[in-house]
Amino acid sequence: MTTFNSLGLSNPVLKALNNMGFEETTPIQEQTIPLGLQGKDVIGQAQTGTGKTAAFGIPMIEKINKDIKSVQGLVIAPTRELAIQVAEEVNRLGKYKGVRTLPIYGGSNMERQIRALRDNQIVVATPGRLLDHIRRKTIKLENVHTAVLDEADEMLNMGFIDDIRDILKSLPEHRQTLLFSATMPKEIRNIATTLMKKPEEVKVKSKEMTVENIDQYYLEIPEKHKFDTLTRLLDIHAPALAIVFGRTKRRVDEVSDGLQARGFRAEGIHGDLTQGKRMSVLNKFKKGRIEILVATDVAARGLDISEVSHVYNFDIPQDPESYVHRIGRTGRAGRKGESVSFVTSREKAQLNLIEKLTKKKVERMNVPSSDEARRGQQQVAVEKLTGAVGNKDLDKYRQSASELLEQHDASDLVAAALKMLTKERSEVPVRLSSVQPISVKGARGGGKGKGGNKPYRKDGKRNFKKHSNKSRNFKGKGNRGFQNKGRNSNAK
Ligand SMILES: Nc1ncnc2c1ncn2[C@@H]1O[C@H](COP(=O)(O)OP(=O)(O)OP(=O)(O)O)[C@@H](O)[C@H]1O
Ligand SMILES: [Mg+2]
Repeated sequence: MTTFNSLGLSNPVLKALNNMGFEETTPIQEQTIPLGLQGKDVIGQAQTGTGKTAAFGIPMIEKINKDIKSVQGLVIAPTRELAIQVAEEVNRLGKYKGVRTLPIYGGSNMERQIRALRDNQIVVATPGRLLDHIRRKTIKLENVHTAVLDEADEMLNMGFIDDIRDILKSLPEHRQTLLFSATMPKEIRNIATTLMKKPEEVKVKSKEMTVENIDQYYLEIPEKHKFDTLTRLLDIHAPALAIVFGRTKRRVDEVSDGLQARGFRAEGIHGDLTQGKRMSVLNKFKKGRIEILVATDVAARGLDISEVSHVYNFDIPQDPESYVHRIGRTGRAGRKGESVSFVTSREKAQLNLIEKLTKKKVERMNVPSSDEARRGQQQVAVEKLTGAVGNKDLDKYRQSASELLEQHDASDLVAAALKMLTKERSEVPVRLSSVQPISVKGARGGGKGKGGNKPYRKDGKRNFKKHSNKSRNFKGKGNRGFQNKGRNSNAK
């Protein structure tokens, strides 16, 4: 294992790393930090949650000249939330050197950004907003010596590639370009190399593309049973924090509304929400005020929330790469995680494609019964009760306890206490609008024959009633099936 000390880093950066609790390098850091410091162009590929941010952030900070008050390092990231998160991590790394990092993204005040741009040496930007600044000439890029594309394959994909070319054209020719992602399809890698100078390719050796510490399951399930099955799984797993991925914005709205109607603390996040709303939902999730984030792929990449113990693919993703990123929201920095993907019978081929990409078999899981779900709910109550047994404040209840025990059978009393502590699930019926199953890219004869790709009935509107005021209290986080207790400690 390599320590950061042995990489020849400056004292202010070492102090920052020490403060952040980083002791040893991760493999991608060990291999790419020296290349970054030497000024080489790098394509770095390593699994989700293995510290790619610091892998590019550290050499970037080391190369900043503090006395120059203009932008010298530029990171481009696909979503606003990720730009903010990366800027926070780079700010932490640059704290003692006095390097300042600014996130710039659409939906925030332009004038304020322009003022802030004057004294930040590193900018982390989404492509659209950065291009706005470039076109309005409100950002000076002539001193940029290092450019990073985080989630590089996404940035070089259809949706972003033209913007990225335009941005790179406006940077000094003589610069270092670094590309990072957990996935890097060959065709994208080829595009990438045209934008770089003799890049070093670092691919951390590992058998599988996904991290080992995520237990991956799938269940085969008809569309119409997905929602009830999801709530059962949530009852059984009692996740600390969970992300549920849906395919479309409407789907996300419907699933999050449905979960709320059943008494779960859930909210949705997708690209149609205002920036303010997106931020507030994400912040509530980070603080545990909501425990289930329902999301489109807007939350699939890069987000680092260590307490996420479970990821559910309510809809299997269209791109196998997206699967890698989605499930990678759990099991970060060595923690344990679990993922469950819902697959309709027509989507089995998609699952095969995913397994082929990740070189990892996804284990089949049985659809849980309502009985198992009930036991799951009770288990939360059992944990609450047994957790309270050691409580010092019990003395003032002892008198009542012994009186009760004189009148009732002990097991009746415990059963009654458990019943009261168990938040029984409201049975509000929830029906979702139908969706089209994923069509497998490149599958031979796709759509051929009977109903190959026929869309399900499309009936539009959201359709469920809210009439229960029973709500579920998630305080007693069971965290069963998730052994890592030290969720707040940094893994090595
Ligand atoms: N050397 C280290 N020691 C301990 N923790 C680390 C180390 N490097 C990074 N971390 C922490 O690990 C977590 C994951 O890091 P990061 O977000 O950079 O992962 P990533 O590789 O970019 O993942 P993704 O592919 O999902 O974007 C962060 O909380 C980060 O602070
Ligand atoms: Mg990342």
